[in-house]
Amino acid sequence: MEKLVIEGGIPLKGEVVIGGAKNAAVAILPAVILADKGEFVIENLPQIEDIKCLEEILKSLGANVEEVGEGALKIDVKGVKDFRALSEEVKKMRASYYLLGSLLAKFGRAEVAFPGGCPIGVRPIDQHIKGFEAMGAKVTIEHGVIKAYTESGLKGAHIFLDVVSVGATINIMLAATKAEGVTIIENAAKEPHVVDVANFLNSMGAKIKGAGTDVIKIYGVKELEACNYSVIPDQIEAGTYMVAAAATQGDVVLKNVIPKHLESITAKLLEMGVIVEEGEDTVRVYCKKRPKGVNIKTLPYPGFPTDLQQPMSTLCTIAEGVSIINESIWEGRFKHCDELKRMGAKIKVEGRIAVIEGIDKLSGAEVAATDLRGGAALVVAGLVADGVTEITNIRHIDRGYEKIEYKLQKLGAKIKRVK
Ligand SMILES: CC(=O)N[C@H]1[C@@H](OP(=O)(O)OP(=O)(O)OC[C@H]2O[C@@H](n3ccc(=O)[nH]c3=O)[C@H](O)[C@@H]2O)O[C@H](CO)[C@@H](O)[C@@H]1O
Ligand SMILES: C=C(OP(=O)(O)O)C(=O)O
Repeated sequence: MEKLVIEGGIPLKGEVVIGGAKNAAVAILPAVILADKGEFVIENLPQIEDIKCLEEILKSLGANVEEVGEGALKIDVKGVKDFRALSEEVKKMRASYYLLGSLLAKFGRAEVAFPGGCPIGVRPIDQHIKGFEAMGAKVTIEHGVIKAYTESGLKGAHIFLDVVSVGATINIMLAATKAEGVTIIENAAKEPHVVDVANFLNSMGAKIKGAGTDVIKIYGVKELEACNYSVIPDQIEAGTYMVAAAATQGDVVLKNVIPKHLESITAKLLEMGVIVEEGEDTVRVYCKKRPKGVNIKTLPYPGFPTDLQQPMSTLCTIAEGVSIINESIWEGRFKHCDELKRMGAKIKVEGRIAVIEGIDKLSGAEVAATDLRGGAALVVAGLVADGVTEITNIRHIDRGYEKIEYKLQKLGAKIKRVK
């Protein structure tokens, strides 16, 4: 089993290039199945385990997938004949649920094993199912497999989501691209990755309007074709490096970012006394003194993203004063706090609230990543702690951060991966 070993206490300095957005890419790869002709070239894919998993899944369904450069894939889906995705890879990741929308739209039926993903709370898919059913599909769950079936094809429908769900919004969008008539999603998620997936589908010939607002209209089309596309930069990877720069009182320039997508993070860091300078596609973060504690409530976009709550909580552990974090999306997203406490952090968690009393210094310890962003929170903790931190269970981190140790080494950190 691999682990990350970090000698802390070094301010991060230099430039880091941010990769493609995990949560856009993991929807775009299942979406390729929808193409009726042509060959895709998709660039700026993050080099992470979730993408490797999806490559394997696409191949097992019959697609031809070829690496054509760093983070670039050429994909031909004319060999995809199977509507069943039941492999182990499907169960390893969350976003495999997007195969439901794609396969259902393509074949009128889909059988997909229950997805995995981060253990951050109950992760229902009732809103996805509600959407498919409204479009005329019959959905059952049997022996850990979600089965969706339609006899006479999907029909456009008016769907009001009960909760703002990224997954349900994208999955319904995928299913609706080729449905007969118009589908309207109300109370849709507005995250940058939702917009990116809509842009990708439109590049294939879909007619999707309103992505980025809370009403999305999808006008069904008969045919879709492959396209060339470049995935947007990862808002959450960028936010993690911003937090790491602030925590280590460093000076880091992030390249290949969309500053607009980072606004809620930038605002919180500014509130803490960190300096953030936006360029056109860069952000510089530096900090010369101890940041101040803040209150954070996670919310759907454009609110503060839940996926950055955990790295941000590490910054709060060493900030001046008390911080209160309200995690409104996932009820189980404070598991990493027990690990931070092993490093001396003063955190009290009650339900969805964490009260963090800032201390001068964390101290290095042996800790285990509980989930993807919880793992990133521990990496940030290791970078600032006194002494050595060893992080195990790093498969979680590898699901969503590309070359994390190389990127941090380039910024001056003493971090290595050991067996
Ligand atoms: C692969 C991917 O993109 N993962 C992201 C996606 O997860 P995911 O798509 O699973 O998250 P959702 O946006 O669907 O979930 C948001 C909230 O809605 C609830 N809910 C969701 C679906 C449903 O059918 N019923 C229901 O009640 C969930 O319990 C949660 O409280 O968005 C989350 C919220 O930004 C992020 O933390 C994840 O990183
Ligand atoms: C929770 C996350 O991922 P997933 O939904 O893929 O588990 C995340 O990216 O923070």
